[in-house]
Amino acid sequence: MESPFTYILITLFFSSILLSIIFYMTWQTMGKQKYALMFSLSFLASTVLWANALFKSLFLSHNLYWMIGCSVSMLSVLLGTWGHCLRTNTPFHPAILLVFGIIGMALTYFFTFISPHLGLRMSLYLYIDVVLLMITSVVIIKHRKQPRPAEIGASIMHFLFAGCLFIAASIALFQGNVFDAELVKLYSIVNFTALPAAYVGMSVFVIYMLASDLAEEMKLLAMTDSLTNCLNRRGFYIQAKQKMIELQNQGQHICLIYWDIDKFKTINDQFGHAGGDQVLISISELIKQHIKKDDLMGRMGGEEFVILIDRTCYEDATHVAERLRTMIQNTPIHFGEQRIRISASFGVVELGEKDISIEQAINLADNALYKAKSSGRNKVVFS
Ligand SMILES: Nc1nc2c(ncn2[C@@H]2O[C@H](COP(=O)(O)OP(=O)(O)OP(=O)(O)O)[C@@H](O)[C@H]2O)c(=O)[nH]1
Repeated sequence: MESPFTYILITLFFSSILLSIIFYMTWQTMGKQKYALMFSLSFLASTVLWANALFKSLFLSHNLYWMIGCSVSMLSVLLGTWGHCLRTNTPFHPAILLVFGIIGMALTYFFTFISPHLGLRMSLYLYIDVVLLMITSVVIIKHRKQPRPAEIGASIMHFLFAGCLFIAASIALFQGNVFDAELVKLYSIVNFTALPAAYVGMSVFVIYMLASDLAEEMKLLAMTDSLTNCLNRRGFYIQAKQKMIELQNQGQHICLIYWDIDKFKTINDQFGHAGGDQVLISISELIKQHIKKDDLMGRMGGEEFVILIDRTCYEDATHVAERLRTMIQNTPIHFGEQRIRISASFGVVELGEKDISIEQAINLADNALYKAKSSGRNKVVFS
């Protein structure tokens, strides 16, 4: 009858293989994101770690088995940390991670071969793993102002995993240089009960986190206009509704600018559809640079756009629209060797009252735009 620890190791071995395959497939299918490959390699290193522990009786030297175990343990954590830094664009240079690995290996080598010390050799590399897991936990939670539930879970699980390793390392260290059967038993209990649970929990949360990244990306795609990268009609309505509720509850002024490129049909006729597309791309890019980051801009269809500007009364919004109108008029669009001169008309509406809906506001702004068009175009009209 094998020890129960052997069965736990076998389970961990197969779980790690599966996780490595899952992350490899994620890397293949989710645009070859480097971090997914790092996670796959990290779990591959874990697989070697568990296999090493399973087959330790085959090693001629216990020290060799120990050095391999420590190396792959640190490699696995290093790759995981690196993956999380890549996912969150944290500017953490891989060389710094490498230094952690080299220090861990050097210390373990020193206390295994040069000046043998049981407690230090068993614990120091684990403390380095703890530091790396703590860094990962912070990197995940600090990534966004408002972390998603999957990120909160993954961060907590990394923290718990680090906590379990810290306890295991400290028990090992308390032995000093003399083998202590009682402490080693305690060390094994932590290693084979709390640690595997935290390890599996952490892995599942990382998968959940990548799935929620994908869901978020899909949501964003469904709300984005593929030509201009502005919000599309649906996206604009969703975000504008949220913003209006927020700002109206704070008693803030909000204005809506509805604008439309003049005689766009003629541009298409003169420069072809590709020329028309270039105008739409360049002009929306230009406008985005001339409004605040918090302002919402959406393409309502064709050559019609809408901008929701907050904390602004109608006078300011009319000034903004006038500024944009002049800028459009004075900025020719580059289309190959050609320069396309355009103008646009604007309708502005202030949404002061609480009970006005975004649909009603757009209708009012559209009416103002219609007046701007019918009175000669290249104008700003306030509703
Ligand atoms: N290139 C291009 N053209 C588009 C796109 N969507 C709509 N259009 C064209 O935009 C033109 C809009 O024409 P109209 O609605 O008559 O408006 P207009 O010519 O700008 O005239 P006014 O608005 O009255 O100044 C149509 O010819 C559409 O085919 C697009 O994504 N790309």
